[in-house]
Amino acid sequence: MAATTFEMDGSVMEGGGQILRLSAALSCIHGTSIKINKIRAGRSTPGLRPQHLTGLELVRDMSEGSLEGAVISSSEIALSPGQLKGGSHIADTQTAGSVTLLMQVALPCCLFSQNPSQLQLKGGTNAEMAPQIDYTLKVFKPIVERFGVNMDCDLRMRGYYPKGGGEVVLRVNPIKELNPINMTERGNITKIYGRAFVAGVLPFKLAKDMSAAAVRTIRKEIKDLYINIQSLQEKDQACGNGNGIIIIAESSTGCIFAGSSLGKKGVYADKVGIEAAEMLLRNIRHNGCVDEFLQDQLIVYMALAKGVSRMRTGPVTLHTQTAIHVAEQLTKAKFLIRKAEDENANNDTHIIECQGAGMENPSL
Ligand SMILES: Nc1ncnc2c1ncn2[C@@H]1O[C@H](COP(=O)(O)OP(=O)(O)OP(=O)(O)O)[C@@H](O)[C@H]1O
Repeated sequence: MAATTFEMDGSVMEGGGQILRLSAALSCIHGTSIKINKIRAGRSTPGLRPQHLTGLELVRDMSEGSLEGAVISSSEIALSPGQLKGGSHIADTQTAGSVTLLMQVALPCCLFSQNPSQLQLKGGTNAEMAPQIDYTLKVFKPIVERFGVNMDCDLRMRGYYPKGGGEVVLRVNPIKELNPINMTERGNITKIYGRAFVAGVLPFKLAKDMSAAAVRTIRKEIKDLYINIQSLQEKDQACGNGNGIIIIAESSTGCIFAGSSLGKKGVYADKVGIEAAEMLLRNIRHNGCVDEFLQDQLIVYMALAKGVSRMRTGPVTLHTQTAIHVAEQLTKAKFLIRKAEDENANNDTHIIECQGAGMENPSL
């Protein structure tokens, strides 16, 4: 058992589930006990929701640790991790709680485990306010692999709100240390593609309408690229009913951005498509190398890497500032945010630089 217990205020800054995931992961990696209080204090349903609880239980099991206060709605937990050994684990939110957010807490732990990990994660694969699984596979994965991460993610079943029922199997090899990354050259947008989907009883027309509206919206600003958004009817690969869209853009220098949206009752399919397209355009306009979501998702890897990482971004989000706040408290990483001042920068372009803590896997 570690000698000191770190206390983390879960209500600061963004004040959401991210503080919990990041603090728990870093606590397991360092083998340091942590107490997190005022969990999600500012949210309309404060305390632990199924996704947060399942994520905490997963890393407790992965680290052979102990966990107190971990029940639904709890606003205070204490985690005392043991050793991260790797191996097979199952985590099931039993709801549409996002499997990609389970990955957010678990992946850093897998990297600093003794052995390879295999995680069977069940819940929602395309949930609101979380990366769609397609985002994790097509945007997050290729970029996080630049840190040296070796992961494989097998999407076995898609699951939607409210039932969930989705399943992914994540396999990760441990790593001695993470390389720093340098993503500062945006280049030109060379490719735009995506998927517009319906599942369950929803009519295929919704997929076509989302796709057509998204293409129309992007065309107003980007005229010289073929935009390939496939319309798809998911049959036996999906549990429950759902519709949504994700559009991905790639640049000549290997940057990847996305805009996405999910259908909701009473919202026209066109509107869903337009929302995703506008999100993508907004994330292309700022001339950064990552979109507004990848920004915060990369912070923990920058913090743990050995050496200086640099990431060119648009406006720095509150999620990113919060991730930096947590990472600086729980690691020796130091971040610096400055405005980009080169000829391609605009008022929104920033550079986030990090002197990483150089975490080493003690088992390798
Ligand atoms: N459309 C999206 N595409 C990709 N990633 C997303 C998208 N929307 C949200 N995310 C990511 O999902 C995470 C959400 O974190 P957040 O703390 O808000 O979630 P949470 O656990 O649901 O907590 P809370 O309900 O308290 O907000 C962030 O990493 C964010 O970047």
